[in-house]
Amino acid sequence: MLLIGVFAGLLVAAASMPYVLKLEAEEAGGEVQRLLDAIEDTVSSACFVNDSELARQALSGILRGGTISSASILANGHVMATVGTRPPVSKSVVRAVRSPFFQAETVCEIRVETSEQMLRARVYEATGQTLAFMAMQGAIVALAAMAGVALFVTRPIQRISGALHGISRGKDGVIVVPKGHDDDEIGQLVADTNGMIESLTRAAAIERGLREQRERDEQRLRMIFENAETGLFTLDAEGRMQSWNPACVRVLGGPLHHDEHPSLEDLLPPLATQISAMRQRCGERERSVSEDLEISDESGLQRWIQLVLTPSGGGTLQGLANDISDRKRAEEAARELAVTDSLTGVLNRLGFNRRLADLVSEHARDRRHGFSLAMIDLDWFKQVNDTHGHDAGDHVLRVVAKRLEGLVRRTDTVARLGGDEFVVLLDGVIDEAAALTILHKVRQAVLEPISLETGAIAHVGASIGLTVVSETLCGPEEVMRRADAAMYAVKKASRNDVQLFGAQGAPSAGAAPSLPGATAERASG
Ligand SMILES: Nc1nc2c(ncn2[C@@H]2O[C@H](COP(=O)(O)OP(=O)(O)OP(=O)(O)O)[C@@H](O)[C@H]2O)c(=O)[nH]1
Repeated sequence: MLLIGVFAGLLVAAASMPYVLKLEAEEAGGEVQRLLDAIEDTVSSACFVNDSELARQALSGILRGGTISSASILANGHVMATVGTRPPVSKSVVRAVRSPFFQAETVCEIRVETSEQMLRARVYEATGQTLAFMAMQGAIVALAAMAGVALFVTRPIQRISGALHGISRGKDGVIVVPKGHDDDEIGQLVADTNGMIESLTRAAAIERGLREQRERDEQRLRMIFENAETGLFTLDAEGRMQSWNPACVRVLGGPLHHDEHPSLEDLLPPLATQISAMRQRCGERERSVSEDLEISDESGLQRWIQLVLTPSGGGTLQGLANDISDRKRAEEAARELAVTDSLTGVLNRLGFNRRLADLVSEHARDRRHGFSLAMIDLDWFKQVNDTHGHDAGDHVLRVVAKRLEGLVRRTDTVARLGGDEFVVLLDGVIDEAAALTILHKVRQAVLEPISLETGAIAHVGASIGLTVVSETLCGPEEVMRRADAAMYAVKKASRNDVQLFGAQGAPSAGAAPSLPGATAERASG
């Protein structure tokens, strides 16, 4: 600050130098005129009386001040007197001197030379003094300013700074306004700083609260993530596992190590194609894809996994994996139940209808693939119920179902349509004679005595209507109608017999003539 003050003073002094020079030149000019005024009368007398000695003495007087370097008096074209030495660079001043008696008459003229060097020396001297004065003045102003700043600015600011340092983190703090600064900029600064501290403290408290809340949320999410029954995982853009929870290892059948990042396809090689297709679809559609995938574990046990993939930006995916084996088994059981006759365990009407529809479709596609359908209605069954009770009747139905299943191949179908009505589908059997042979075996098997739990023996027969579907295209209803018609023909004629649909009047092969009501009639549509 002090240096700046001195420098500023010097600068001002240097800037004022041309002005000082001009002043000094004017001052020197004025002095020369005054000196000439002082000797003019003496020189006038000396010239009038032509006294060169007097003239020289008068000139000598004006040299003493040092302003004039040389002077001479010219009278009538001659140098009357001369003093001093003419400097190399000078400025001349000429004064015409009048006669002491006749003012209009010029008796001589005084010519003086002033030295430029002398003038400059005087300017430098004056400037030097000015510079010193200004520098001193600048220094004094700077010192005063420094003292003022120290007293009125620096000290209050230091106090504010000390107070600011004294405010510790997480603690409210207020700075006291320094004495006498209530209404000035320092006071305003303190008020603003206090306002800022207050808002910062408030913001810090809010931020702390949010951070604590976020930590609690993260802990909760981590707990859910770690303990979830569902496998949760993330995949990078190349399909590699980035993170996963313990359930993921259980569901996918691990092991998974955190320093390895296998792909889902690596973890489930048999499903690699399906998983890659899922990832591709997920990426293309930018929405979740879900699939139930069947795999067998190391022990050969079939398992079902529900896999859900969801895009999570930049080609990465989030995934869920659930072991849905129990659900799938339950669904399968429910499906089985829906098509199974609960009493006998063979297919019920729904299951039979589906199987018949399948065979009819297959036949429609390929006529060589025909089948035979036998409609079987038990004879004298009501009597069993009436004589031995309903439970005994149930037992007879179960035994008959077992006997039917025992007589046909695994590819054939036995179903109970309801009451004492059964059907047998012989897949691929399109030869009428072969079908009749099988069904007579069936009839014989049903006819075998059935031991009841009570020790009693029950007897039932089977009225069987048969239709063979081979070359002619036939819908399910028509197939049923034909078998039904053939069966009713047996019921009407004799019972306990087999009737082939469409073979009117022909005797039934292998009919049982010993049984009451047995016929060999064939039904007609
Ligand atoms: N035990 C038992 N009886 C049933 C069941 N469903 C139907 N029935 C009975 O089975 C009998 C069937 O009647 P029908 O077909 O007329 O008896 P059926 O003596 O064989 O007469 P035909 O067929 O003319 O020889 C009825 O008495 C029904 O009540 C069942 O699930 N269990």
